[in-house]
Amino acid sequence: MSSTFVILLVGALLCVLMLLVLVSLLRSSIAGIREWCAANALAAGGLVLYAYGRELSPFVAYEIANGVYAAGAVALYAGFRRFFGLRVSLPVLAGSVVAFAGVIAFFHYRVDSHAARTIAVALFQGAVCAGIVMTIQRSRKNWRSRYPYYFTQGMALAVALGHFGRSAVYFVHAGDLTSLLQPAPLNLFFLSLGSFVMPALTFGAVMMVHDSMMEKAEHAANRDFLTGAWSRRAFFEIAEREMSRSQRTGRDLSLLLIDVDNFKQINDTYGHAAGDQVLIEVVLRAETVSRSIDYFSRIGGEEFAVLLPETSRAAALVVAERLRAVLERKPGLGVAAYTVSIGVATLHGTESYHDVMKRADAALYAAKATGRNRVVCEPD
Ligand SMILES: Nc1nc2c(ncn2[C@@H]2O[C@H](COP(=O)(O)OP(=O)(O)OP(=O)(O)O)[C@@H](O)[C@H]2O)c(=O)[nH]1
Repeated sequence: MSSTFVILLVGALLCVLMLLVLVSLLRSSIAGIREWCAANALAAGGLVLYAYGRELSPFVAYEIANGVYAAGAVALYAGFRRFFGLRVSLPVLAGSVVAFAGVIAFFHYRVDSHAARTIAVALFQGAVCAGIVMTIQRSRKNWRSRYPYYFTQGMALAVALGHFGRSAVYFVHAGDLTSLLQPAPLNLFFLSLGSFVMPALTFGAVMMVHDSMMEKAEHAANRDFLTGAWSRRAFFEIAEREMSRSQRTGRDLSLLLIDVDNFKQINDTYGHAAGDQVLIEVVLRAETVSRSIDYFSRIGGEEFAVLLPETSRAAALVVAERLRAVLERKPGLGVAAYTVSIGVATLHGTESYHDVMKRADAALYAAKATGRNRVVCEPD
């Protein structure tokens, strides 16, 4: 059994293995996985056809094998685009595969040139890998952690350079080189590169999917389902951490409790869905005047808490007044008007957050009792 045959079959088996891994991730419904499954199935088929090339008819060995493997590469690229929410044009991608197969057929039937076919394959595969590198780079702002993205991008870049280098070598030494299926050292290197690129890039894709699933799980655990603000559970964890930091560093920490006024009436007048919309809007509007280090949380039905690190009592009062003003929605045609009341408290010494919470709650109660749509600070 020749080493080239073994390399191609091992490559095909790795593609099948990666396909099985991807199938297990299908139910995560993350975009791109279906395309990556198709890519690995096609690549496995293409590699098997390459491996048995000598026993097959020239048409199957050249046009079909290269066409199938090229379709796999294109499906891999489409998977990366879908994963990052980019548009995929099927006619363009399918057209590129057909055009590529046409080029192979030209350099097979019209001008029979092994070197030209090799250059065409290397340029096509190199371009697909370069496309993957650029797709990942373009979506940089959507990266969560860096490793899976650098890994995949690095792999794709190395393979793209390998393919472009290979086409350059064939271009310069067209007459001296033998078929890729001959066991010459350079051929074996390029053959391994070509055979293992699909499983390697799929491995990177699986890491990216894993990263995305972790992000989704963290979001579901830490964020309020309706408004996207910090959840009550996450808020108390953050509060505990920020309180010990403040007690350690001696820096101020303030807390605001915000309650939408007469919310029951909003629900009763406009309906529950409109009430939900008000809650969503409160968070969106509050974000426009909050700092990135503030923690805005929905701790109950229509009750919100904001933790303000490094903020004194006086500064917290200013923030609270700014929030109250931005959260006041005047009556409009068919839209729910609303206002909020805010209680302010600041951490003293080594007290627990229950104590600060109690004081902020008392201040909020006072704001409600004295007419609503106002800010009340805990007594000095
Ligand atoms: N639409 C909607 N309503 C909610 C949600 N959670 C709680 N509520 C409603 O919020 C209302 C809170 O009413 P109350 O506690 O009486 O308070 P309020 O009407 O805002 O009165 P004050 O706080 O005294 O100004 C109740 O009618 C709850 O059913 C929610 O997620 N969505």
